[in-house]
Amino acid sequence: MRKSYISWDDYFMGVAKLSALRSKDPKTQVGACIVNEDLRIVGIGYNGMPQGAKDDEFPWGSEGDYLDTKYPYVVHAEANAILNATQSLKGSKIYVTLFPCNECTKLIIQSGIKEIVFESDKYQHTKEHQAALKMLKAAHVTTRKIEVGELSYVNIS
Ligand SMILES: Nc1nc(=O)n([C@H]2C[C@H](O)[C@@H](COP(=O)(O)O)O2)cc1CO
Ligand SMILES: [Zn+2]
Repeated sequence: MRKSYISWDDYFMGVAKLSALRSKDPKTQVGACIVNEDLRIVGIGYNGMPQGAKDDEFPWGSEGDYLDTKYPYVVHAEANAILNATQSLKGSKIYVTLFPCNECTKLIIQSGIKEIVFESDKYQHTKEHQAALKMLKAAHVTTRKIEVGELSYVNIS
């Protein structure tokens, strides 16, 4: 038997990372992969503009007037993964390349997801992160940090 096969964690985070490569955000690409209690993938997403938002009409920048930045428009990876779900998410886990913000945390809790597996928490110093942690604790949603590293088998340019 082959011994070097990848673990479930590496597999699902790998799928999340592969999805992140679809993002057009020049600064932060995020991917998410939701897995049910039978270890089946039931939702995938990455951060992108809402349907119908043409690239030349919506900005990807993060500076200047709020309405001229991506922030009011972009759909977060976790939200897209939840909205793309093929079944109830009760008792599922979400693998996400970046720790969820407070808004996605609400969606995660309300959809019945019980565990968040993440790789980066580069925004852990923010108030949004604090709010997310407070809600997750109240809802008994657990969090776990893993490190998967680069997707060496994908040609990333
Ligand atoms: N968990 C997350 N999922 C996401 O999909 N995002 C998206 C929203 C933006 O497109 C980008 C963050 O942009 P910036 O703040 O690094 O310029 O990542 C952000 C976070 C952070 O909480
Ligand atoms: Zn979010």
